[in-house]
Amino acid sequence: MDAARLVEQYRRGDFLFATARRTILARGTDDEITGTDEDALADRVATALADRGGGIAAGVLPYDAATGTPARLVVPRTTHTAGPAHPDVRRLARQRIGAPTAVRAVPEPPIHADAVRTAVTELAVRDLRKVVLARALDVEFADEVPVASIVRNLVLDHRHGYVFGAGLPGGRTLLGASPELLVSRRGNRVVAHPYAGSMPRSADAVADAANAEALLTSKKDRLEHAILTEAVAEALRPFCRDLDVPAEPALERTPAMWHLGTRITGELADPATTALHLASALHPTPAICGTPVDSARRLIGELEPFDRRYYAGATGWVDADGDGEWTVSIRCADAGATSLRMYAGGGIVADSDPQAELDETSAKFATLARAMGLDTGTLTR
Ligand SMILES: C=C(O[C@@H]1C=C(C(=O)O)C=C[C@H]1O)C(=O)O
Repeated sequence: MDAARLVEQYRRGDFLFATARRTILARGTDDEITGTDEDALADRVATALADRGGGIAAGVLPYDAATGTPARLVVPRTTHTAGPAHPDVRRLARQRIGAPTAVRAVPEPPIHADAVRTAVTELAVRDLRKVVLARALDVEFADEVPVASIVRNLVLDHRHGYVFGAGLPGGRTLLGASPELLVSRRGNRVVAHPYAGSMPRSADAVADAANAEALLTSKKDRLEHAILTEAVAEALRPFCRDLDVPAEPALERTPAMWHLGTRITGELADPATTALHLASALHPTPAICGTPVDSARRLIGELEPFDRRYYAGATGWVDADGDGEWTVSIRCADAGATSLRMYAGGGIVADSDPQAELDETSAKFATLARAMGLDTGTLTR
């Protein structure tokens, strides 16, 4: 089956993972492995796949398992893999999404700006280098959330990056288009591609180029990025020999955002370390949490008026050889029967500006909003 057919066949409850390298559609449940101890879970998954002598396990890690939100991996009944969705997928029609009946910001935008202001103060008080604060938009529909249609539009919009639809406990779905590779493992080759530092894209080419240039030369964004790269390299080092960490970040683009990214590569030291072991060792990176992790997590818990659940977790798959790919679960929404919650966050460092941070989250919402045919402009400011 070609990639476009897989995307077309995706429906709520399946696992779809569409990247520049491959498209995976997994359906049904032969085995479900859940738990709040992610390292133990990685061992259980490796054992389950070894016992079967093949196959994959696919699913999600939460932002913080300690809050009781479990990691959930499924050994599917059927798995189909094809090449990249683009350009095949261009033959599929874009789906029309009915207008929502209500959209509500959580918290209200000025409250988020206040939280950023507080975070900047608390960074100094608590000796934190960086913390990532998020906000949410609750979207309600008259009928069932058209999960498969939104996912299809996300695939159409994203030739690069990681588009996913993954089943969550309770029949919910995590869907999104993340630009960021938490980690991949293929044989003994390990890759992580952390992103931090953001500017919105612009429809005006001159303004767009100016934003990119401003990002590349922004001291604040460079610092945010350096904190992240350092932490990811440090977390990978015990598992790798020959870790290559480029000294300078590169400019990366999505349809909605400019980012700074650093592609870190290494050679795996122990073949028993699976992609899922690596993901659980790396998570949560300062791309979505902060440094140091424990106090960043505490501050996030104090300032955000919701539980992140699967936002800012990881989504991906691992196979019986230990190979796999895990993306950071951002630019995503957690969908129930007739409503969904979308999330967007940004890294705060000592000289972050509350209004700029608010604008950054608004720009990040555009990824999902576009796929939903939604104009969030007036709601997000
Ligand atoms: C936290 C999010 O994005 C992350 C934060 C970034 C930043 O602060 O510059 C950039 C990319 C992502 O790693 C999000 O989109 O919700």
